[in-house]
Amino acid sequence: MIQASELILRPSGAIYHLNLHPEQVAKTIITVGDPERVKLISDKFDKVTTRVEAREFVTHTGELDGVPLTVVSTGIGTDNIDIVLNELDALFNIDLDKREVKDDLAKLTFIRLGTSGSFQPDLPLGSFLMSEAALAADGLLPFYLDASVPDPLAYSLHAHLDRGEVKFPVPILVVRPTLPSIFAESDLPRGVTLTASGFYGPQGRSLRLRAGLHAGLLERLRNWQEGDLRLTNIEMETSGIYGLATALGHRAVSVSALIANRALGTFHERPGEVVEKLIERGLELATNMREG
Ligand SMILES: O=P(O)(O)O[C@H]1O[C@H](CO)[C@@H](O)[C@H]1O
Ligand SMILES: O=c1cc[nH]c(=O)[nH]1
Repeated sequence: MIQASELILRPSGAIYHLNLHPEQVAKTIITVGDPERVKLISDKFDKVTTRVEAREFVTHTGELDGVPLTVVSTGIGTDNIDIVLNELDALFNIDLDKREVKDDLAKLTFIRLGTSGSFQPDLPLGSFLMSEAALAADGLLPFYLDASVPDPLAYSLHAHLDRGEVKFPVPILVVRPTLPSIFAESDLPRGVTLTASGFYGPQGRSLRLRAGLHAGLLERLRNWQEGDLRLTNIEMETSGIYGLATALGHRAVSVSALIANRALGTFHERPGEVVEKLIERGLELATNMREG
């Protein structure tokens, strides 16, 4: 039995942070950072059956083209991803009355539709990027025994950084998900996404404080290539989603709208328009998935 301090339920029986009951969530879950983006997405549903708000976690569940969908805001960062993925998985895979893991585990699909900074000069503002893998520079996954499987991309990057002579601020950990097949087969540009633990220093931005992820290190990271993969973009949730979804047996995909170009020092003039296009593309793919 999982104790009350570990699996926390509200007096209503809802899961602690998300304030949700099992029947309020669909198996295909779109995650977004910004709570305001939830309504932008659910406004396109044919019907919405659940609307719940708790802290930065806004959840709408409904249906589009006959496909049950949930959209939930995670707020910023993988610390919130830890909460969202564990609690959503618990709603499906733990019997909340008995406080026991179920025998038959549900397989969920997580689709992140977020914004990101392009890492490469040739990936233009306004384009989309699907993360084939994520470089976890955020610190969440080492706290899980089963979410840190060694990946050849990590060895390759380590070698590129002169086998540790060029210091990366955290141990190099790369995670890959099982992508939903329609995304895997799509023509979305793809690459390796650096997931950072902050927006400024951890992404190499210096306003008044000097960033440890300095220009020289960013340039070195930018030049790394393994097969047809390279570091393409920086954001703040993908490695957490990929690492935890994979360890829990779920599928996941992260698609980003590139609204900054960090190599060129530019920012999109109308980021809202790009996000709107990303939502349209994301929903088109989400409603045509072959997996349940
Ligand atoms: O647009 P969202 O989904 O919030 O994603 C990106 O934007 C936020 C930073 O501005 C971080 O959450 C980052 O991952
Ligand atoms: O540069 C960027 C843009 C969006 N989100 C990020 O985390 N970084």
